[in-house]
Amino acid sequence: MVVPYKHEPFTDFSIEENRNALESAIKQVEAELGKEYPLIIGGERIMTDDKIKVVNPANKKEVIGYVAKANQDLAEKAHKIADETFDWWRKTKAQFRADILFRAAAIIRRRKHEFTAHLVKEGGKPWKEADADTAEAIDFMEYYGRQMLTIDKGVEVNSRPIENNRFHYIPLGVGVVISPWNFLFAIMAGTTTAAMVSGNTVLLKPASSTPIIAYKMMEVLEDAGLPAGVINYIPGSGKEVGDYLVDHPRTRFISFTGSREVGTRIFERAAKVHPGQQWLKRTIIEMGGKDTIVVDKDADLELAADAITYSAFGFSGQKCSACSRVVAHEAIYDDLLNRVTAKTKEEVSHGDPSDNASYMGPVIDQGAYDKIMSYIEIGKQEGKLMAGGKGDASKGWFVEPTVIADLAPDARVMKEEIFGPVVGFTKASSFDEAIEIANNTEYGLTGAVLTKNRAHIEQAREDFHVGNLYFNRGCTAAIVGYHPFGGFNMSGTDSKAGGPDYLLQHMQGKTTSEML
Ligand SMILES: NC(=O)c1ccc[n+]([C@@H]2O[C@H](COP(=O)([O-])OP(=O)(O)OC[C@H]3O[C@@H](n4cnc5c(N)ncnc54)[C@H](O)[C@@H]3O)[C@@H](O)[C@H]2O)c1
Ligand SMILES: N[C@@H](CCC=O)C(=O)O
Repeated sequence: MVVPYKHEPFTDFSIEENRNALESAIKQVEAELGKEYPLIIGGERIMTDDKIKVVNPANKKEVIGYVAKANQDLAEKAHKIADETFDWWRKTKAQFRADILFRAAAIIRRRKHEFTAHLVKEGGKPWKEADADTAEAIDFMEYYGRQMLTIDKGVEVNSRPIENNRFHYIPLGVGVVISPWNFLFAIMAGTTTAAMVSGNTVLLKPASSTPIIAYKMMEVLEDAGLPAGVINYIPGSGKEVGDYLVDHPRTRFISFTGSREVGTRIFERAAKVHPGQQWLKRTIIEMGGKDTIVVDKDADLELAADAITYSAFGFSGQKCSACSRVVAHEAIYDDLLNRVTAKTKEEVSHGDPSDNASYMGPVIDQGAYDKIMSYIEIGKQEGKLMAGGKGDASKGWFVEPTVIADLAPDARVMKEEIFGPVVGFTKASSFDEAIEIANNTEYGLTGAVLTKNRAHIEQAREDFHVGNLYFNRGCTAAIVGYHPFGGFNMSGTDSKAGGPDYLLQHMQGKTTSEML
């Protein structure tokens, strides 16, 4: 029997002992920088000449490590091994697979600060954000392990007196898991272990800017008893290896988290049936967001300003859930804007995240920096710059927390995903209009409404069309098992990571009926 699921508590860094523990873990990580990491295919470590250079986004000169890079031949080798392994892995007991996750979660929990310190360096995450990323990785393992044990019991169906009917779920086959860099541990671990615990074998292609944490997870899973060949670690170019694996006729499903551009490309390619392919590929695709906080005229404005500031600038706005637009009732617009602007200037410091004093760290790379800075220029034309607006890419990729006011609801910075520390403000003359504006993008991931009006809460519950809607709080920080996470429209397939149905998307239902 396992104890009931409870989410992993966050570390309180106001306690000196915890601060000291993370500081020494960061020093430990610094002492081990620059190592080389091989691919893992069928348990075999394979080093390639061509390597991915992984740098600290807060300090480009600091090389976190060099990671072997898979090409199509190695991807094919990994695919073959995953396919062969599936033959016997699919028949393993759910308890055996879940126990691997429970042991892995326990290992990570014991070495929590070591992983968090690594995320500070590889992902440029401030302490609080890195700690939450580690906690969420643990949560996914604990939650999906338990969920698999429940699914394994099967579902009751009716039988007539002359028959014995059963209905249960079986795994799909070889899955390609493609993960993003922003929740470099949690999303990578959650998507990979969900596929594995439900009885599939996996080809894991992590994001090229953050592949090392995935190697570290592989080591943990091996220590926890994961047999060779079940998960194969094959970082590589998205276009070269990604396309090859997506197109492969023996790929049974693809679990992707990332941008709308790549997600829709995968969706299209996966739909094509290739010679020799025996099934229609399943896709689990979670993409971007343009997430709105609506502030009503009677809202608690201090609460709203806090919610907006953290949702917009936590991890430099690099969350698919980040608040990148505020729709405020005209009666409180100026007051709210002034409060958010003041908080941004006074409270949102930015600097090297190795220092716990930094509220915000860098953005991930030069491409992200250039994109965000170009949107800030567009925003300056479209609205009024209230805070921030500058960047500095001399040492790491740093962008100031930026507030842009008086934007039209259809301004580009109000409709396109920027994925950086930029929040735009627009005014609505009524709550109806505010909800209409909130729904005016092609996305539908998260949103929040701050109001004391019960009727408006119920109206938003029905009409604000997002997968994760929050009331009187910010729009980020979903917790596994408490806030199943996934979006509508161009935010994805609404797979609801960390929710009760998530694993079923990696499985297929089988009915057996025996005549008596
Ligand atoms: N909805 C969610 O749950 C969620 C969570 C995190 C991030 N995101 C979104 O992810 C984006 C940021 O992440 P990103 O920059 O890593 O996204 P990205 O789409 O650039 O990359 C995601 C992954 O896809 C790979 N890839 C690139 N080209 C590919 C191809 N042709 N075939 C297969 N794989 C390919 C990349 O190497 C990476 O591993 C944002 O849009 C953000 O909103 C969404
Ligand atoms: N699940 C995270 C967002 C994941 C995407 O980046 C949140 O709820 O903030």
